[in-house]
Amino acid sequence: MATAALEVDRVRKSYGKRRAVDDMTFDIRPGELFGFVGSNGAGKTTTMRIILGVLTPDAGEVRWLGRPVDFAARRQFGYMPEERGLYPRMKVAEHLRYLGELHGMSRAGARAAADRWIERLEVSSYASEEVQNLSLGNQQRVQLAAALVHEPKALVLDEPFSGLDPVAVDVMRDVLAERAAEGVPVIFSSHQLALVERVCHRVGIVGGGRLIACGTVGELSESAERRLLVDAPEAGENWAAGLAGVEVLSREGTRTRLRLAKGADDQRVLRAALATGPVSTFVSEQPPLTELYRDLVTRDDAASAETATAGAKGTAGSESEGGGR
Ligand SMILES: Nc1ncnc2c1ncn2[C@@H]1O[C@H](COP(=O)(O)OP(=O)(O)OP(=O)(O)O)[C@@H](O)[C@H]1O
Repeated sequence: MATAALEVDRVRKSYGKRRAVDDMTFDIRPGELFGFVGSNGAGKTTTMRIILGVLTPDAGEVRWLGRPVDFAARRQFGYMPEERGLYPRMKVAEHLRYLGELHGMSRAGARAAADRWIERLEVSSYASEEVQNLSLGNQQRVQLAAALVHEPKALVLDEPFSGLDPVAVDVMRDVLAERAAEGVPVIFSSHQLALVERVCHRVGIVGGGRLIACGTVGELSESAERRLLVDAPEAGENWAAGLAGVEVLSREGTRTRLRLAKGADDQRVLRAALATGPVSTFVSEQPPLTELYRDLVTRDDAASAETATAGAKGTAGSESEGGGR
């Protein structure tokens, strides 16, 4: 099993009475691109801020290479905050050099690194411009350069892809993949699930401040309802209707996509298809991350609602018992 580089261990954080992060536990391995996804307000930014030490957790711990993260470790991280954080009046190249030196680089080293990232992120024509004069997408490229300029050992990026044009998305993706290939663990949050599915090794899904699922897309799909693609050229429109636990998702020509509830028998589906004539395709399909995400989040919401109802009943029961005494 790969050793973890960055570990988030039972981290908890509340803002007043609101529990933003609850028992959050996951790890990121060297050279791994880890996608951090979840609905608005799920707790991603809070978790990332805790990793960076911008926020202190109420409980739990973040470890880097097996030790609690301290200031020296955090200096080795590259961070792209959600609210971004560049000085608008500073010039791009000057800004990046300044950040490099702030992280302990020599003047010459910071200059060389700034130049290198300006070129790599294709913002050379803005190097002498004030940050505030750049478009938002170009400011974001500079923001990534700012996270990278000191050659960080880990990258924590809050929605780095939001608002980028397709070419900038490709540049960002390539840079992150390159860093990961160099052994750097990379965690980034995103709502662009198709992109996350394409680029990430593993995905963590956050709901209500907790990690509700984590793994490769293949692993996540193991807990999901199975999908089948069946091509039965002589079958009528409704050949699969009425099969227990089977839902017809779509029909395109002679191909039918089916979703099987847990425990539904795929051999019965095959027999039903064969009863119509030849079957040229009968394969399991991995659902896209977007669907896995919906299934997992919906299931988690339902489970939370059930727990809350049970809790409320328990409380009501004990209150009435108390009242009767
Ligand atoms: N400074 C704050 N004060 C009070 N509540 C906060 C604060 N920051 C975040 N919260 C709350 O904590 C919860 C988690 O927010 P967080 O920003 O971590 O979610 P997120 O997953 O990053 O959401 P998004 O995808 O919208 O960026 C939300 O309910 C949010 O309203």
